[in-house]
Amino acid sequence: MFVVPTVDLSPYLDGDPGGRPRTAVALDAACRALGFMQVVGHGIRNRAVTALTEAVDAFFALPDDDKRALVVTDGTNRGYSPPRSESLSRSLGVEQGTRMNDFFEAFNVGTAADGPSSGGDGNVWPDLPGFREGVETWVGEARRVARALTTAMGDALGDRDVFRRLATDPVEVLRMNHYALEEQDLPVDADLTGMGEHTDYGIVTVLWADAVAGLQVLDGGEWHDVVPDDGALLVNLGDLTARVTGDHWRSTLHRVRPPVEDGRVRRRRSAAFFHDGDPDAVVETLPLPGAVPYAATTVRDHLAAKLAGSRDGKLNLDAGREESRVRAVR
Ligand SMILES: O=C(O)CCC(=O)C(=O)O
Ligand SMILES: [Fe+2]
Repeated sequence: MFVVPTVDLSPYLDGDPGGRPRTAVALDAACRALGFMQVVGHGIRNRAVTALTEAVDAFFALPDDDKRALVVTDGTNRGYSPPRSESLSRSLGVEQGTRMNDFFEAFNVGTAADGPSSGGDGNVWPDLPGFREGVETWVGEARRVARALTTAMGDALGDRDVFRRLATDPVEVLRMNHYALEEQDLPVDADLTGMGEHTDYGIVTVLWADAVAGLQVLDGGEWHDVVPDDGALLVNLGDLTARVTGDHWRSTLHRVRPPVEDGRVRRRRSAAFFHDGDPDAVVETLPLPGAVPYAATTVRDHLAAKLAGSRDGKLNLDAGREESRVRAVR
């Protein structure tokens, strides 16, 4: 039976540090088996969730013109992405039909590490009371959870600092996603998807999602629905961790199906916090049991190849392992 493992992170946050070995063992098992988990004991209060969801709802309810005024064109991963302007499957070299088919819209904010070459974080903000505060509070919380996770991941591999060394002043992006189709888009055409299949690009992703179904994870050659347990966050590993571990741990393929239930469109929201590492950090495979080494690369080069695929439609031909897993189930 398909199960998403649950990991209690509290010993790495404000809980009893004596519980760390147990958490590290559970994390190792989850990372080997699936690379996707439900994280409890994260310590994020409901208030922060409410502030995030209110910000997300207010932003995506803005008139189209106001949202499009926040499209960023300098090549950085910031600002508003309108529906059908990205195609995630191209980040791992797989064509989805002949056009950009992902109907999600998104709003991105991030750190200075991958901001514009002129400096700063490159963030743009809508003119909405409370929006920036709500989003920045969430980023602070997600960052705290990501740091605790990478410490625990290091312990699980027997080298506490292995991921922390890659992330002194890291690229970190929060992508708020909104999946909404107009009634006139029904019936849903076969090529249209919420978000195409992909692996995340960085070290680890902290994902808040609402309870509407749509997210699916690939395991054992089949796609499985995943919704967060009540009060849990979803966490998944990204490609940089697969590279560090030589696929001893997995960067899990996932996608979002159109949230259509009983012939009606359901609106769905999520917010993915990507903890991606320092641009100049060199990512090499550790000599772990069974590790199949990847060629060394930098965080910057890896992210650039992935983003050229998803945002600019340039098929990434350097993601052979992820691509072959997708093709195997097509
Ligand atoms: O909407 C979701 O649940 C997943 C989003 C996602 O995979 C991403 O933003 O990378
Ligand atoms: Fe993702």
